[in-house]
Amino acid sequence: SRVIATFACSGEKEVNLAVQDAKAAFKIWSQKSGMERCRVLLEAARIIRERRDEIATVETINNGKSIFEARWDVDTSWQCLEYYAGLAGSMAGEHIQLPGGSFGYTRREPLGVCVGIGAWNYPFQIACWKSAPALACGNAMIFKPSPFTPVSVLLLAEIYTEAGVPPGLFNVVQGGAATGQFLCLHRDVAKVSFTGSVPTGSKIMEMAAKGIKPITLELGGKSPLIIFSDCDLENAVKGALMANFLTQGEVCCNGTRVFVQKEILEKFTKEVVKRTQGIKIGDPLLEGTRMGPLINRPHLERVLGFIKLAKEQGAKVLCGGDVFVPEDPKLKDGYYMRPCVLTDCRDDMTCVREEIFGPVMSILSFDTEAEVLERANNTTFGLAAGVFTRDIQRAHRVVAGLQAGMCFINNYNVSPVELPFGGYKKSGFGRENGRVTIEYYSQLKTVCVEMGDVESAF
Ligand SMILES: NC(=O)C1=CN([C@@H]2O[C@H](COP(=O)(O)OP(=O)(O)OC[C@H]3O[C@@H](n4cnc5c(N)ncnc54)[C@H](O)[C@@H]3O)[C@@H](O)[C@H]2O)C=CC1
Ligand SMILES: C[N+](C)(C)CCCC(=O)O
Repeated sequence: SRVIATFACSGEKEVNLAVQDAKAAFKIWSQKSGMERCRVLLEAARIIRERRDEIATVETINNGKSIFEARWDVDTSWQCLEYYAGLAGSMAGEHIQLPGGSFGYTRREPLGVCVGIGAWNYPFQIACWKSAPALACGNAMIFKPSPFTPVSVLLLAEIYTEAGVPPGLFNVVQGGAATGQFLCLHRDVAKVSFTGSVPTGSKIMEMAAKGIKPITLELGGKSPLIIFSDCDLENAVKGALMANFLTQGEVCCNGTRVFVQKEILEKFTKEVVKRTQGIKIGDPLLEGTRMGPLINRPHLERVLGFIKLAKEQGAKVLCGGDVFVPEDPKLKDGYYMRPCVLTDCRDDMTCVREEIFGPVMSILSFDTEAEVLERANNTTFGLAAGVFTRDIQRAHRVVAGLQAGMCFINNYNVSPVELPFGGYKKSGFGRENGRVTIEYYSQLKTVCVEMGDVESAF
């Protein structure tokens, strides 16, 4: 490892300054028409697209994910800006006719200064998924990235400025929990959108409760991926890898509980192991690499600890699960591990119950649809779920029964920005992406207009 940048943590003074600037910028920005905001966001999207490779490189250095994948993140980032740019111009209220020629109308108004707090796994993408709808609705946003990945979001701030947002409209503050707390408790902050762990989410909720502030929480998961024996096996195997090994497995919506119907368990497992062993680990900046190092040493040790415990509890390691030392001597101190496939798992094992947030897939077998649905839902989380089957009735029936906010049929972990994303249960509430997110970054004003005389009770 090497130092790529140093940042000072923003204290209360810096947070106050950022809020002050954001308030001033909000005054200007919120007065603009949707079409005016649309143009600025489109320009920002265009710049991100133009600087795709550069941003992806910074993100790879920032996070450790492969450059191949970081480019996908940049794509879903500019697509998100483009999508909300499109919606900015069409945001509108309703007109409601009342008796006697009177009427009412609604206005969709911004909230004010919003705060975004991000996790370290998708630093640039998270900042875009939060700021694009916030800005499209006419809000300002102060964003605090994770202290493990402070760099790439600064490019976004630069890009928004270049695209023409008023100074201070999108501001970045650096720091950890303390900085986050100053932001959440600030009286002039109208909303907090948070991506991170359940314990921190719960703290954010408490702080927001004090100020009666609306929040969006994107928290963790332990999502089920259900593979029926009538699936297209090749696609199911590819889906299982997509569900577990993107970004070194550090993905909240990963389908880490892979339920496989007994008839195809052996065939499926063999194929999954073969492909997992073929994943190229190493320098994430190299074109051919598909898995880089984990975020830091303590996290690597935590993930390896889960594997050790899984073995003790009776799971079998079919491949990986150990430290990987690349040949390149420059990389020998990196936090690399081999992606792991566990089998002989039971529902009560720690590896099946808790979020590992690393490249560890747990394979479980099942017999019937009713049984697997019950087991799949037996978790406090509810972020995502997946089903592989060729039977369309079954696919929709199972999905309807799954307690998860984001369900995939015959694919996993694709992220079209047109679709709302977010959790059930302890995985959080509120949504990112899609049309509905407008509602999480705006408030509705109702105007009641009297066209006759006041009928008074007095
Ligand atoms: N649902 C989703 O979209 C995602 C969820 N996650 C979850 O996030 C976790 C990993 O991310 P981490 O960064 O380790 O999570 P974390 O909860 O430790 O930190 C997330 C962010 O919150 C900030 N923070 C920490 N304590 C705070 C406090 N008391 N007040 C305000 N802000 C505070 C951190 O500095 C960071 O920016 C995983 O457990 C995963 O489940 C991660 C990515 C996406
Ligand atoms: C892009 N995708 C779907 C793999 C993950 C997005 C959610 C996250 O921030 O973990």
